[in-house]
Amino acid sequence: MNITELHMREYLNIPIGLRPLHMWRCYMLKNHPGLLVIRNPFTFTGQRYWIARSLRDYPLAPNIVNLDAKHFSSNTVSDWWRELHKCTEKSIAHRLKTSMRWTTLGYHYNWDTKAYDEAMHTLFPIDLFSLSQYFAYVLGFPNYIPQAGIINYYPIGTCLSGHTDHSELNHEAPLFSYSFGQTAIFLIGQNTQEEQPSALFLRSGDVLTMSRESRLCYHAVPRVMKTQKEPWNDFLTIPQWKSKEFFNNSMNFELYDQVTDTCFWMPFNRYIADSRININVRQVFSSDDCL
Ligand SMILES: O=C(O)CCC(=O)C(=O)O
Ligand SMILES: [Fe+2]
Repeated sequence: MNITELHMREYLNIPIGLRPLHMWRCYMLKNHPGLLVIRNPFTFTGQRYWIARSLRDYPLAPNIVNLDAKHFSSNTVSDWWRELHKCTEKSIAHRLKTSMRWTTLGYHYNWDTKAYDEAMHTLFPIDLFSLSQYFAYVLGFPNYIPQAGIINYYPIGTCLSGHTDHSELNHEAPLFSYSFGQTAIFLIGQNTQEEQPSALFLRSGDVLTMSRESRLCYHAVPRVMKTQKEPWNDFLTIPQWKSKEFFNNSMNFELYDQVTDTCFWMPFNRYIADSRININVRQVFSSDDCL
């Protein structure tokens, strides 16, 4: 461990499940200043942890999901993952699995008004808060406050059309995007729809940051496709960093241990074998308004 890491450990709640900083590969795109990609800084246990959190825990009420009471039982709306695994009828299970498309956390984005509703606020998960603050710190945004999250669920073959994320009142703060599972083709353009976008693959574990000039650029996910590698099952080749010895009270240690158990992991493995999960984190308000 170098002095910088040692220094940071004293101030930050460092998330477990990440490879050491000196192993990270971080890229900037020539034509897209402010767009940063860190290629999979997660260990296999780290990947499994965030996949399990996104499926089992984050969709739990009072967080908001796209499943509505008109088409689904109240049990499904409040605990989708449990209901999916209670389901024995194949076609119903398939419908349940593929119907889940998003969960919102913290300040909830209202898809009808396209605004954040200050009255609609639930606790932002402390582990995701800590993870995002760590990435922000490392990338030079020490005052970043994660306030809103969208978990996007993409069964293979689904897509997300071109858009900008401009509803946050704070456009200075970066947006963090964590990808897990199957591979996405990600298109990133400029501030208007006129310019030709660039395409990149987002694979499991990749962290994308839209900051500064790229914060308000158009982007889309035209395709989610089968990955050739499954880093969440790659326990032989990815070196594990024994970071658990460092105290981090923001993560669920029980889950972190459970995900390495084959039996426990099986339902998560089945889901992620043909789906992608994207965790999107934003700061909505200016840091001064929050203090
Ligand atoms: O799935 C992705 O990589 C992008 C998601 C996204 O753009 C959004 O949630 O606004
Ligand atoms: Fe977006």
